[in-house]
Parts: sequence; structure tokens; C-alpha cells
Amino acid sequence: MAKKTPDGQEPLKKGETPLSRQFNQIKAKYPGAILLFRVGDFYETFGEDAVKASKILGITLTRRNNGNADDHLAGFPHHSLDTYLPKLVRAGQRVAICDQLENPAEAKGIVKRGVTELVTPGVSFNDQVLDNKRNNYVASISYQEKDAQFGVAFLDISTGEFMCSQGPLAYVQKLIQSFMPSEILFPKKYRSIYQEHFGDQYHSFSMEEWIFSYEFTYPLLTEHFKTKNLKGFGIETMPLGIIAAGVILHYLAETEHKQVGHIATIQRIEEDKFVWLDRFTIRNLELVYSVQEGGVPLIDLMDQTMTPMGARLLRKWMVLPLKELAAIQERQAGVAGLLELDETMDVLISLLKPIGDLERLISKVAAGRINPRELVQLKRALQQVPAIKELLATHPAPILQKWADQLNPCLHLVQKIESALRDDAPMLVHQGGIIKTGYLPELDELHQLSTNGKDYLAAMQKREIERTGITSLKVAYNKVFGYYLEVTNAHKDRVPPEWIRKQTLVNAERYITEELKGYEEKILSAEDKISTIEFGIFQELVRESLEYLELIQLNALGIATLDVLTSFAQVAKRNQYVQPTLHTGDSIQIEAGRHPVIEQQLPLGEVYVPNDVYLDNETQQIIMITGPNMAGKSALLRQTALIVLMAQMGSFVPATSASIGLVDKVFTRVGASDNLSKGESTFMVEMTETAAILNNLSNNSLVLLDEIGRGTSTYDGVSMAWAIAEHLHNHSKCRAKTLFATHYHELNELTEDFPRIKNFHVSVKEVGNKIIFLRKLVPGGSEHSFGIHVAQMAGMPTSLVLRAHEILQNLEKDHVLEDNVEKLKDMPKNNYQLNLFGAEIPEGLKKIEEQLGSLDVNTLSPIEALLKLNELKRLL
Ligand SMILES: Nc1ncnc2c1ncn2[C@@H]1O[C@H](COP(=O)(O)OP(=O)(O)OP(=O)(O)O)[C@@H](O)[C@H]1O
Repeated sequence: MAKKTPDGQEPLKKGETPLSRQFNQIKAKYPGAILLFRVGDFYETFGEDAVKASKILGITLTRRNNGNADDHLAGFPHHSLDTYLPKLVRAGQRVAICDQLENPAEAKGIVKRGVTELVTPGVSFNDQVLDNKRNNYVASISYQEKDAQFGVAFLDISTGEFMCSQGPLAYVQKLIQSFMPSEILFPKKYRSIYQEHFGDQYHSFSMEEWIFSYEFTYPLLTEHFKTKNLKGFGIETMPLGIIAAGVILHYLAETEHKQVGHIATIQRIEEDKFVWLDRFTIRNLELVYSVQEGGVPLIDLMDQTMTPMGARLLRKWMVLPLKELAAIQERQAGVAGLLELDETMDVLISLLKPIGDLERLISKVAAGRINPRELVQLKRALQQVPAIKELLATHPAPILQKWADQLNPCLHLVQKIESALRDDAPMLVHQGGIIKTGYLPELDELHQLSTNGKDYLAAMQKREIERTGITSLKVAYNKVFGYYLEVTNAHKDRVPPEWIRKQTLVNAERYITEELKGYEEKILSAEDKISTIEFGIFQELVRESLEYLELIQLNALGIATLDVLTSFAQVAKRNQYVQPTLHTGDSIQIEAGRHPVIEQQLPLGEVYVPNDVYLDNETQQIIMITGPNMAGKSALLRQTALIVLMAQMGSFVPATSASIGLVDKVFTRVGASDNLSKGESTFMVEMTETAAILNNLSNNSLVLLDEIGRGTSTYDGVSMAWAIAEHLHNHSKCRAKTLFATHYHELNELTEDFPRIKNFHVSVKEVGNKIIFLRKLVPGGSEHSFGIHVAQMAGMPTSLVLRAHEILQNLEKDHVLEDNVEKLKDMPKNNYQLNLFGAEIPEGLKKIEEQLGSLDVNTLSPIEALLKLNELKRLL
């Protein structure tokens, strides 16, 4: 048997070096990650990693000349890590940083190495990877096959925020779309389910099935939080949420994130507290991101925050509007209060501005990653607190007072940092220059020694020149001999006997003296001591700061809340928004409402035309909006939903007045979809989204349907649209308030039989053969589409436009279109509602009802849905 080496390893294989063996052993522990392997002053990558890294980073790929074809190599200097690491991570790579764990000069044999951090898109403290206005979440999804339930958890390690929840697919999809995690962990076993429902939009990482077990994850959480159970967090009854959360903690350990004390709590995402926005709505309304290139999401307009914490909290408030009247009114009162006392608001803004990212700074303290410069910033942030407290202590708005009151100035810590740290403290911890003069007498003496030492040497040089007459005498320093005296050969004979010769050069001799050596020791050891002592003091400050973790986290939340309210007030003031009246009734009344984003983007000189909208459950439940292309139908639909949602976020709204009965769900089927790349047809997407709406309606829902049925043949389209409108009107349990924009004028006939459906149109004026868009919503249906006019405006060839006119006239002459309307009028009425009260249901309809009843749209694949639709049509 081959003999083992002294460190217990097998002997090297052929072609193996100690270094390559060490590399292979470490690499094997981090599959799927690029390994940055520290060798001397470089981080090196090898093999496949090198190929990837060189492509992403644009660094040179070299091939090592040992006959091995795969032996690629690419590297960069270690000090460029901050430049290159974020690029790799943003490209979706997981990166294991392998450092030298001992001083190479002291190493016996090969230097010990190990991975000190595995940086992934979702788990990062790196300021270059993070966007300070957004949370950077890693999410995890667990799944229970027997009842198709999902668990989900989100963690932002840079702020310590940790949340979980569980529910059916649609709920989890919505949460994922709301929080937009940078990375999703899921069980390997359910890869196909994950792929189908969450797709390739997110960076993801599949993990072994056994990790996703309750028995494994529950203790991880209780151990982390040092609690007996999870009751205090309100998640005890969420086994799938617990699993998802525990998986994230496991992942942190796997990625070498071991100092995570700042993850001090876990919150349950309470489904009942927030307005249900399905994932289509978050996308369609462009709340926090835009699907169009160059499109402006609402958040860009709403975000006037002064701190990164504020910006992040705003994003959360925007995707999670409230349902509870008192909570909304409390926020509103804060905004109103700020607007009433203009000057106070200006002062508050100036106090918030210098605070910076207090939340991430305290997280860095907990993770042991804060540098001296950042600790100074933490102190500066806390120094703003007393003035904010004082400013708002007597403010009439209770929410402002409440948050200001909760802020804690952490005076003792501030004083401590103030007295110890230099204002210009550096980013590096080991090079001194951190601690103020006067903080520690011992340190001051050492500093003096080190600076004065150099003066002393100069004086010594001068003195010795005078004493010996050696005019060429120089005191100098090198690493090998330390300080020495140098004498050119011409003056060699004047050297006193007590000097000790150390080195002979061609033209000179070098000597040391007792005195010189003594001093050298003092200077060098002073510098060493300075950096050791300073590092020690800094460490102590970090440790003390950590004791303030909870207080500072609470401060961060308070400051963020004040910041978001101030941002709401700023936006309201700048854009002339009003405070909406919210109530628990059934009506929504908006006067002179505007679209918050479009009104900002109109060309100079154009004004946005405001419109009134009224909806309720008794008289005007469904508004059927017709009007030519380009008239402003979509804008009207979206602005109505945006106004309602902004109101429930606590913000003021773009209108002259608004009285809003609280909405619990908002659904939209608006505009083109971006799912086409997934191979789904426009119509299929449209039907999937509409089905999701119809299956989840509530009495306080607000539904926006834009041009339903557009994606198929006219007859199919009109029929579907007609049936959907009927369904919404006649629903047995709820009267969802609906805005329905359509090109099918045939749908205007619905009002004859359905009392709560009302016709409106967006008006235009015909002048000669031109149309002028008046954009006013007026009662009554409209006759024409003016589609050909719009085509003309878009620059279609004149001959083509004339021909289209001709065809249209012919069709109208032959009454083809009017016939349709007549047919619809004569159609047997939908007796669905009557049936509910007892009449016989035809056999075919019964079958359809049964089939629909047993259908879970959330688990249908697009193709299955299409087949089902076909089958139902056949039954009909
Ligand atoms: N109230 C308004 N005041 C001023 N401009 C408006 C107004 N509403 C819409 N617009 C402008 O008109 C453009 C077209 O509006 P919108 O997309 O809502 O029309 P539409 O009726 O839905 O058209 P289509 O039927 O072709 O989809 C918008 O991009 C906007 O610039």
C-alpha cells in the first residue's frame, strides 16, 4: 500500500501537484459555483470556471502547458475582487471565494486554503451587487403534493428581513412577483413543477429533497432564534412556510454565512391584511416595474424618499396595499399632517437626507463586515435622531409622533464612536489611522514615537556627520537590514571603531550602531503596536454597536416609515393630488381622476383630460366603455385601479376628489402580454388570465377587462366577451365592480337585459375626415371604431386606407354588422341566475358546470386549458 504523506493525505497521483489536489478537493465541495482560488496576489479560476469567468469578465483566458486540453486558466489581482465579483454575480453565477487561511511566510508546506464566502445572486452583502433602493431577496419554495399547497420564504441578508407564508400556487406566484427575489431555492424533485409555474425568469438553485422536511427545518429555526417553538412569530401553524424558511437558514450555512445575528425575527406575510393583486395586475399596472422598454413604472414617480430604507419600504407598501381602514387612515393623516406644516416637512427632509443606509450598516455590524468608515456613517445616521424626535414630538399627526417617539438616539454608542473614531477613518482595518488622538494615551505615545522617530534619525545623521566629518553619511532603511548608516568608500577611513559593518557595496559600506538598532526597534514595533491597538479598539466598538442591534433596526424602520410618508406628501404637493375619503361601503366615486404616470409624460402644451368614474354594487356595477382606438380607454381603466390602489397604500391621489369603498382584490386583464416568448398564444394568455379572475372574484373586487376576446375571431371574441360580462353581472355571490373596455359595439346591447351594466364611451369629434380625441368619458355607447382613421394617422398608404373605407361601406350597406346586433338581441337570454333558483338546467350545461366545478385552473398547463376549453365548447 502506498504510504500516506505526513498530513494524512494519499500520495500525489500522476500529474497532480499539492496545489492542484488542494484545488480539486475544495472545488468538489462547491459544485455549481465558480471557485476563485487565491494564489499569492491573484484570484485564479481553472477549467470550465476559467472559460466562464473570462467570458463574463473579459479577462484573458490562458491554457497551461501541461498537455491537458482542459487546463484553462484565468485570473485577476486580488485587490480587484470588488470590481469583478459583482459582475459574476449579476451574470447569475454563484461564486465561492477561496482564501489563504494562513500567512504564506509562516506556512509549513502548502498554504492552508478554504472558502470564506459563497456569494450568490440572492445572498450578498456586497455594495456593488446590491441596489440600495431595493431589497435583495433569496426566496425558497416548498411544495406539498397531496393538496398542491406551496410554502414560501424570503430573506434579505443585507437587511436581516425574513418573511414566510404558505398557500395555493396563485398566492405564492403573486408573492414571488411582488418581491422579485434575486434567487429562488426549490427542491430538486419538483423541478418540472417549478419550471412550469415560476419559469426561468429568476436565478434558481435546486436543493436536495431531504432538506425540505419539517423535521430538519423546524429545529434550524428554533436554534437560530433561540426559542422553544415558533408561536411567538405567528408561523407555528404554517408547516410549509416553516420548511421554506428553514431551507434558507440551511442555505446560509452552506454559503458560509455564519454571523447572522441581525436576522432577529421572522414575519408571517399576512394574506388578509393586504389587497390581493394577482401577478398579472402587478405587471399590467406597472406598479414597480415596467414591461415595456423605456416604460416608467409608478414607483419611479412615487419615490421621493431620502433614504435607501425608505425606498425599500415604499416598494413594499406599493405591492402590499392595505385593506384595513384604520391603518390606511393613519398613514393618510401622516401625509396630511406633513402637508399642513410645510416648513416642518422641509426640515424633516433635510434631517433624513444624511442618514444613509442605517439598516444595512447595522446588518454589516452583525455580520462582522463593517469597516471603520462605515461605522462613522452609522454614528452620523444616529446623530440625526435627536433632532427628528424633537421636530416631531409635538406634531399634530399621531403616526409621526408615534414613530418619532420610538426612535432611540443610542447616545452612549454615539459618544463612544465619536470619541474614538476619526471622522476620516479609512475603509481598511489593519493600517491604522482609525482612532482619534487623545482617545488612549498609550496610543498617542506610540504615534509620537513613530513620527518623532523619523525626526530623531535625521538629527542623528546630522550629529554624526559633524562628529565624524563624513559628509557623505546617510541614514537609510531596507527590509533586510533595517536602519543602517551608509558611507561612501572615499570616507571609509573616518568610520569610528564602534560601528559594526553589515554590508559592502561597490562604492560604499553599510554599518549599524547600538543606538540605531535600539531606535529602530522602537519605531517598528510602535507602528505594529499602533495597528494592533487600533484594530482592537475598533473591534470593541463593533462589539458594542452589536448590543444596539434591535434598537437600531427599529430606528431604521421608523426612519423608513417617516421617509415614505414624506415621499407621499412630496409627490402629492408636486402633482396636486388630493386626500381620498375611504370607507367600507360599496361605491367608488372618482372626480376628475388622472393617470399619474401618463399625465407626467404628455408632450409640452398637452394637458391630461381628467375623467369621472362611478361604480357601485347596486346601480352601476359594470361600465362598458367603447370608443375608437387611441381614445384613452386603457388609460382610463388603469388610472381607476391606480387611484384605488394609491389610496389604499395611504397615498393621496390624482383627482379633484375621491371617495373609495375599500377594495379587497384588484384584477386586471389589460393590454398586451409578454408571455408570448413562452410559446403561448395571445388568446391563450388572455383566457388564462381571465379564468384566474373569474375563479377568484369577491364582492369587493375591482376588475379591469381590456378588450377581452380581441385575440380570436370576431364571433368567438364577441361571444366570450358577452358571456364574461353576463357572468360578472349574474354571479350568485358577488358583484365585482368592473370596467370593461371593448371594441365590440355589439356589447352595448347588454344594458337592455342587465340593469347594473351601463354604457359609456370615450368621446371624439369628427372634423372633416379627421378625428379629434376629446378623451372625455360620456354616458352612452358609440357607433364607430374609427380604426381606419387611426390607421391613416399611423401612415398607412393612402390607397390602402381608401380601399378599407370602401370595404367598410359595403359591409355596412349590406347590414352585415347590424345583423349581428339584431341576432344578439334575439338570442335566448342567459337563464343561469334563474336556474340557481330552481328551474331545470339543460343536460349539456350541467355537464359543463360539473367540469368547471372540478377544475383547478391553477394547476392546468396552458395546453390542458386549451383542450378543456375546446371540450367545453363542444358540450355547449
Ligand atoms: N385622458 C387623457 N388625456 C390626455 N391624453 C390621453 C388621455 N388618455 C389617453 N391619452 C393618450 O392617448 C394614448 C392612447 O390611450 P389608450 O392607450 O388609453 O387608448 P385606447 O382607447 O385604449 O386605444 P386602443 O383601443 O387602440 O388600445 C395614451 O398613450 C395617452 O398618451
